[in-house]
Amino acid sequence: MIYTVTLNPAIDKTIVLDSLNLGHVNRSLFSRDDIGGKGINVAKVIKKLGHNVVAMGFIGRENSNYVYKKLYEYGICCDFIEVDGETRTNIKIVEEREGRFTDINQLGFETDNFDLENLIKRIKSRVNSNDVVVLSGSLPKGLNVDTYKIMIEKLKEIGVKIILDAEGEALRKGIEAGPLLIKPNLNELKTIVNCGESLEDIKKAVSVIVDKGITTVVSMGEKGAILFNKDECFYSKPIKVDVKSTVGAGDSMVAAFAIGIHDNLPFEESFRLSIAASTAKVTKEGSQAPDRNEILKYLELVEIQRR
Ligand SMILES: Nc1ncnc2c1ncn2[C@@H]1O[C@H](COP(=O)(O)OP(=O)(O)OP(=O)(O)O)[C@@H](O)[C@H]1O
Ligand SMILES: O=P(O)(O)OC[C@@]1(O)O[C@H](CO)[C@@H](O)[C@@H]1O
Repeated sequence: MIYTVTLNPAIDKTIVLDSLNLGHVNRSLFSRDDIGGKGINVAKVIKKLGHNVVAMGFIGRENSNYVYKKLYEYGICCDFIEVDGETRTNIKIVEEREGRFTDINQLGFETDNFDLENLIKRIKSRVNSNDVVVLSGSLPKGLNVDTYKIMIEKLKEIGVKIILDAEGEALRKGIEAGPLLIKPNLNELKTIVNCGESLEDIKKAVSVIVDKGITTVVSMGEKGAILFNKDECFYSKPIKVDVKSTVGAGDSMVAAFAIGIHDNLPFEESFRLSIAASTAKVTKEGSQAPDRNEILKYLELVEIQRR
């Protein structure tokens, strides 16, 4: 089974404008709401690809019914710990004229170590050594930066395979506990290592992480993505598509790796699926997940170069 853990989920409100006029009243062309948060987005794509997944983490009690309803529509099984307050709403602004995407992510509810202990117990009671657990997204208020590190250490006692998608100190500390794979985008990578933008610079910057045995996938938006592990390095350039929203593109990649690790696929194959999934994602409005057919359509167009 694949489990996703979202400590700070979100309702993504996408507002599409011609262009944003700062300091003035702006009128939207249209808007949409999607259930999101990184782990939940990963779960959506895993489900669309026909795999079973359980979405776990925290959820704000005040608007939990909305979140459960949306997850139910995706057919996703979930097991969240409810906490006081509401699940945050994140604003995603799409400016059609410029093709520019701006995110305003709120802090969200507050939680504490007691809730975290409960969540870890809940996850440990469900998982076994064949399972993959995806830990992703920001930490809610009240949790320490070593939260992912603690979670990884405890879950590794069971032998679970762990993917971590985070940034800053939470990522740096998490890496110390040795997840199997991380997927920072270039900006997220720069929050933990000094790094330029060429493939050689990135390779040098991630070598300390890769040497620990952690497969590192760096996504670079419209510049494609690169995968490093101890034995291999693959690069894929992006596929040209009409981009509607980039929100959740990285999460779609993570979904493909979760499936690949769960099914013991070679990393090259998982990487190919991750590029197809993220390409299909960016053609969709908001943070809605692409359908399986849309993902498979791009699979044959992915060009992987061995570096
Ligand atoms: N403009 C684009 N055109 C084509 N493909 C894109 C574009 N932007 C992103 N992608 C695809 O999505 C992948 C992930 O993109 P990106 O690096 O922006 O992820 P991310 O910042 O982690 O996303 P998120 O955090 O919203 O899930 C890229 O490697 C690429 O395959
Ligand atoms: O604030 P975080 O947790 O870093 O990111 C949250 C978020 O931007 O990530 C997803 C896209 O990856 C969105 O669904 C969501 O709004």
